[in-house]
Amino acid sequence: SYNAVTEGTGVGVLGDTKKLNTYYSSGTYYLYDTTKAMTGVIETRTAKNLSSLPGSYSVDPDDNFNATNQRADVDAHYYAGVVYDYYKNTFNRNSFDNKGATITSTVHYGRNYNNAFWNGSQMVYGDGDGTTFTSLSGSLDVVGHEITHAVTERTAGLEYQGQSGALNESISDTFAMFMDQKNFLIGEDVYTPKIAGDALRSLSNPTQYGQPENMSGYVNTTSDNGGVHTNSGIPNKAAYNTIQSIGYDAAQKIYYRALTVYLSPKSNFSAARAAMLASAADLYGTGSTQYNGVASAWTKVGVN
Ligand SMILES: CCC(=O)Oc1c(C)cccc1C(=O)O
Ligand SMILES: [Ca+2]
Ligand SMILES: [Zn+2]
Repeated sequence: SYNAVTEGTGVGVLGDTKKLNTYYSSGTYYLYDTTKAMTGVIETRTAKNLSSLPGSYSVDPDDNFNATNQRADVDAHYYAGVVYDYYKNTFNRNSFDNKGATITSTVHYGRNYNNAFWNGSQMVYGDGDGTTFTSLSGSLDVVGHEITHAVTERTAGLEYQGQSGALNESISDTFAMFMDQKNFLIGEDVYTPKIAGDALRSLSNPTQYGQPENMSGYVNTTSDNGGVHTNSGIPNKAAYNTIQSIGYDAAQKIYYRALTVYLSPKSNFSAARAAMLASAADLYGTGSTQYNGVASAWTKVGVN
């Protein structure tokens, strides 16, 4: 037996076929990608519907991962590679820690689990219950959202409660938009598989899914760490306004610089506006079109 870097194929959650970076060892193919410029790898595992992590490697005998119960594994692996490439190609960031850390994803976590999360060390995806969600790794914006939680943790470290927590959530939604520029919706590919056209959240119209889109609508609550998935609508709308006024490329450069240079664990929405303006000034100059676009984007959501 020998080891080899191989290229397999797989069928994703939505039934789409895609190429996979796999690895052959002793008669078995693994969802184990050694092709990136990392010190680590991108590896995908399964919890087999139990809840012990990281679970066992996702494997296949012929490098064609086309079984129904492999679809979540296929997309977690494929989209993790897409997200790695986005951060490396756009900002020259080498994985979430910028030191080439291994990206581990575990799918089939729990039973009918309508959730996805970064647990501080790896990504974890439920299969959904088939009504609220289908397998949550089935959409790039979910995978991009989760890996961005890891990037935020290693950079600004925004505390996951109150305004800094809502900002943490918004950074993940916003970078998901930068990666997946087809619309301003989050989770639409995996949310309510029996209902077309809906989404978990909307950055263009947060109120459509029960989120405020202005500081006047900030929700003071103790649930959900102070409403982090509700109040994220306000910075999400500011991000949408920013992209609409200055375009995706300038916006993503400003957001990345804010995240890595200016934001800190207790930054609130007002500090976020200041961080974005400082970044725009650094990159394009105060009074530039980009600077003015950022200023109005945040003023419109009532954050000054
Ligand atoms: C877009 C991905 C997302 O929001 O995942 C979560 C879900 C589905 C439930 C609870 C928390 C999260 C999260 O990652 O914040
Ligand atoms: Ca749906
Ligand atoms: Zn999140």
